[in-house]
Amino acid sequence: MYQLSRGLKTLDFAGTKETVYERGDWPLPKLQDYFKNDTLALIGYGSQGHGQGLNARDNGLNVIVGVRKDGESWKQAMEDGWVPGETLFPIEEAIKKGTIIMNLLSDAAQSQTWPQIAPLITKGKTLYFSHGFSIVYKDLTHVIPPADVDVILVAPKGSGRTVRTLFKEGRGINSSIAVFQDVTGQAKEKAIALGIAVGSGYLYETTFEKEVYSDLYGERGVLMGGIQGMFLAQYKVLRANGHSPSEAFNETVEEATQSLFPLIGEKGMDYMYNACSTTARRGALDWAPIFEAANRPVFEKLYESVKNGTETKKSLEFNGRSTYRTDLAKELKEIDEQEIWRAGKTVRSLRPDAK
Ligand SMILES: NC(=O)C1=CN([C@@H]2O[C@H](COP(=O)(O)OP(=O)(O)OC[C@H]3O[C@@H](n4cnc5c(N)ncnc54)[C@H](OP(=O)(O)O)[C@@H]3O)[C@@H](O)[C@H]2O)C=CC1
Ligand SMILES: CC(=O)[C@](C)(O)C(=O)O
Ligand SMILES: [Mg+2]
Ligand SMILES: [Mg+2]
Repeated sequence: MYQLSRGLKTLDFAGTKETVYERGDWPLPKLQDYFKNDTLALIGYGSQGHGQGLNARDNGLNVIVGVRKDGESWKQAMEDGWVPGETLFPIEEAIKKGTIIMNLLSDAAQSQTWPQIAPLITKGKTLYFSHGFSIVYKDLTHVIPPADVDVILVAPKGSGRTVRTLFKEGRGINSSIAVFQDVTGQAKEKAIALGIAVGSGYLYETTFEKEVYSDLYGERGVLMGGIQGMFLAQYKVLRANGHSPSEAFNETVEEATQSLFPLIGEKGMDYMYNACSTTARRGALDWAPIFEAANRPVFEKLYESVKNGTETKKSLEFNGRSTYRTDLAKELKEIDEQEIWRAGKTVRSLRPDAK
C-alpha cells in the first residue's frame, strides 16, 4: 500500500497521493538525541499546553512552561508538577531560556503579547505554533516573525485532553505539520520531530493557511457548532410533538454517541448503515441528500466567513478581553442549562458504568 523512503510514506487517500510521517521512524533514543541541546519553552498552559507539555516531558525532553504568574494556568501547571523557578517561569523568562518557543497561548493572547514577545525571539531560536491563526491573519493579529528564525506548525487534530490520553494509551493523535519560514534548512525535520515529541502518531503535511481555514471551519461546523445546532433542532421537534425529554435525548444524543457514531469511527459510514435495520437504511439514504442540500449553503457561508477574517476578528475581540474566561463560561452555562443537556445528565447517570 505504501512506499517507504527515509521515513516518509506516500499514501493513496481516495485517489489523491499524500505524504505522511510516522512515530515509528522516531524511536525515543533518536528523538532525545535530536533535541539534546534544546529547551522546549512551552508558552501558555491551556488544553494544548497541558497535553503537549506533559507528553514531551514524558518523552524525556527538556521542557519548561511559561505563563502569567499566578494566573489560572500557573496554578494548573503547578498541579501537573511544573516547578516554579525550575520548569515554570513567567512568559518572558521562559522565552529567554528556551531554544524552541512553542506559542500555545490562546490565539487572542498570541496577538496581544506579541509586542513583548517578538524581541525575545532571537536568531537561532525556533518559533512553533499549533494553529495557523496568528501568522495567516497577520493583518489582524500583527504577528510578524523575525526573518532569521524557523517558523513551524504542529497542529494536533483534536483536543489537548486527547493529545494526552491517546499518548498514554500508546496510540497518538493525528497532527498537521507545516513550515512557514525555513532559515536553517532544518525546519521541516524539526516540525516532524516536534510533532512526534508532543505525542502525535501520524503527521500530515499542510500549509499554515490550509490548516487555519480548515480548523476554524471544522470546529464551527460539524465538530462543535454544527452538531450542537443539529442535535438541538432534532430534540426540539421531538419535544414539540409530545415526546418526553428522555425519549428525545436518547433518540438524538445518547444513541449517537454511545452506539452509532463509534461505528462510523471504527469502520466508516457504510458500516454503520449496515449495522442498522433495512428500514433505517432506506430512510437514511433518502434523507441524507436533503440534509446535505439544506446544510451546504450554511457551510459555504461559514467558509467565506473564515476566509475573509470575520471569524478571526470576532475571536480576537472576544477572547482578548480580560474577562474572557467568565464571558465564555456564562454562555456555556446557558447551553448546559438547556433542557436537552439537563435530560442528558439523568440519562448518563443511569449508564451501567456510571458511578
Ligand atoms: N484546545 C485545543 O485542543 C486545540 C488548540 N489549538 C491551538 O493551540 C493554541 C492554544 O490553545 P489552547 O490550549 O486551547 O489554549 P486557550 O485558547 O484555552 O488559551 C489558554 C492559555 O492562554 C493564556 N492567556 C489567555 N489570555 C492571555 C493574556 N491576555 N495574556 C497571557 N496569557 C493569556 C492562558 O493563561 P491564563 O490562565 O493566565 O489566562 C492559558 O495559558 C491555540 O493556538 C489553539 O488554536 C490547536 C489544536 C487544538
Ligand atoms: C480541538 C481542536 O482541534 C479545535 C476544536 O480546533 C480547537 O480546540 O481549536
Ligand atoms: Mg482543531
Ligand atoms: Mg481550533
